[in-house]
Amino acid sequence: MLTGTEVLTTTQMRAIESAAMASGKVTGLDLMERAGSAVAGQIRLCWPKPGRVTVLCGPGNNGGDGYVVARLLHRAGWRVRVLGMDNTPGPDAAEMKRRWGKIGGIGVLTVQELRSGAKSDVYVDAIFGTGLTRPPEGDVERIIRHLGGYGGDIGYYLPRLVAVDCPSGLCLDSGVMLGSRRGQDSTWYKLRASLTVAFDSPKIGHLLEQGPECCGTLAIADIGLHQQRVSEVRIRKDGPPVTVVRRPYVEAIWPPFSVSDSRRYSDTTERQAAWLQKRDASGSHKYSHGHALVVSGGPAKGGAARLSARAALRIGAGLVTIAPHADALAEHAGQPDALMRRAIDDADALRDLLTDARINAICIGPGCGVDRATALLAEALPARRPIVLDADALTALSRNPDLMAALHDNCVLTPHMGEFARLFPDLAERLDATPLQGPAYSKLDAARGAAVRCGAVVLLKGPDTVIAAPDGRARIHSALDLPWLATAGAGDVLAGIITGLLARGLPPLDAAGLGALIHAKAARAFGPGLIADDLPEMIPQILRETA
Ligand SMILES: NC(=O)C1=CN([C@@H]2O[C@H](COP(=O)(O)OP(=O)(O)OC[C@H]3O[C@@H](n4cnc5c(N)ncnc54)[C@H](O)[C@@H]3O)[C@@H](O)[C@H]2O)[C@@H](O)CC1
Ligand SMILES: Nc1ncnc2c1ncn2[C@@H]1O[C@H](COP(=O)(O)OP(=O)(O)O)[C@@H](O)[C@H]1O
Ligand SMILES: [K+]
Repeated sequence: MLTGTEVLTTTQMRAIESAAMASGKVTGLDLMERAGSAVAGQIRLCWPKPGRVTVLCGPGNNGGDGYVVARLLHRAGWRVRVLGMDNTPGPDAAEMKRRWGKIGGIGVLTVQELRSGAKSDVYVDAIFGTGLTRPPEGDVERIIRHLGGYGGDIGYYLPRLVAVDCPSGLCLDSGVMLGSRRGQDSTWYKLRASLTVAFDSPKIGHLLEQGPECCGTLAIADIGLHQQRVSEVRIRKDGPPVTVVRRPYVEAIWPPFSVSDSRRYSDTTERQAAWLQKRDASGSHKYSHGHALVVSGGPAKGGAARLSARAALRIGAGLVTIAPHADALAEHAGQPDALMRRAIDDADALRDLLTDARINAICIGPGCGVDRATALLAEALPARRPIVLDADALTALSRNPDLMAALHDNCVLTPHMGEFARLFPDLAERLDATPLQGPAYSKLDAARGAAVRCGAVVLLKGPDTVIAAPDGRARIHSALDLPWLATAGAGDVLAGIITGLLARGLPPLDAAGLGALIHAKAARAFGPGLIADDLPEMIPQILRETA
């Protein structure tokens, strides 16, 4: 199964295209023909019987793709209507517009024009793509609202909307509709395509925030830019040199899209999942699979840490010790018997325990209590062992700059957005501002900013989970098909899975990425009705399926 692939920013995509053209191996016109042909091909795959189609063409190259789609669908027997703008586009789009002009007319791109005449079976949105820099306005805004269902119906049924590269108005660097407020019910407009065909690679905005919902089914079409991806390329055209910056690398985990050439894509996370199966049989003993320590709290607070501990055991840590306050030790006497118990009352007791060098991963936060987390983190962080900080440990961090300063690159922080805002209020505020310009500040930017600032891996939770390392590498895991994962204790299980993977020797970014994947797979396999206790019990099935 394909589970990992490179995600690009719009700047990187443009640079790759420019490098391809500068190499002389391909022209802009070739690329546009391939892009339009990929969209027309997907439309014909989805709706094999030719019908009526309206193609809406914007002022730039996205519109150029639209004119190609119009020509190719016409050739395939579709009845094509084109609405376009009265502007002079760049040379490639102008040529495609001219070629269409030999076949059919171009109506004006207004709602009135769109509403007039026969209804179409398919509408193609080729208004804006990666070139969007500001919120749509005027006629174009009205048409986008209209397509989004906020400006009156187009017909008796919802149109089948196919987006070229992205639904227009979506910022492909962030996944927000420019001009609409994040986190609000954006009735400003919400264009929902049934199919989006994008080129070469997914962009950040396809996977984050409103992107997945607005794009519908996402198909990534190969347009022959493969050779430009193997290394960094420097080109000099008329202006200053352009560097195709593909590092640091951003990878999508379990991408919710199809690709036309799967051989090109890496699948780091899936390979790691397979690695989990292959315990080294020769000389393997429990300590070779690590010893995870899950710190727990006082009386009546043990459930969260027990979820973490159970998950760490299930993911294959050789040993797991739960460490509550002595007053709560008796509460942990039940199942699972495989779990070891050891009371820790204070930092001195933790120091004692950590003299055992075989303890190679720590989880602190779930059900711990903020004061206890504060005291124990002060002891645990300088030891520089791999450590997951969740829940109360994150609150402790947000209140203690000294603890923040003691974080290191073996730490994984797993905040949800509320915890993130307490830890990094300025970054959260930036994220909360209404984006009026593209490229808009993204969740990826925020997670990266946080990782760089604190020197640790930051996993920002949500339906779109972003994981960033201090060196800039990042992973995106979109799981918009799993609303039932938003259940009490699911985060504690995730913290436990990551801790178990750290104990088994994965580096922090990989442990967080693979943890997010297995967590989501477990929730998907169980289905609705899931409670957090079910998640660890699904892990064996996921491991079997991954073999
Ligand atoms: N560059 C290339 O070689 C290729 C580009 N392709 C297509 O080209 C698209 C990018 O084309 P462009 O860079 O021309 O940009 P777009 O076609 O996305 O946008 C057109 C122009 O509209 C202007 N604009 C931005 N926001 C606006 C707003 N709110 N209101 C009014 N005007 C606005 C900008 O000046 C922009 O250049 C991609 O999304 C893809 O569809 C494909 O044909 C593949 C090859
Ligand atoms: N709508 C959603 N769809 C899919 N996953 C979600 C959604 N909302 C939250 N999640 C995931 O569920 C988990 C919830 O974690 P968290 O917010 O810490 O809850 P808790 O503290 O109750 O354990 C995280 O892994 C998060 O990524
Ligand atoms: K578009």
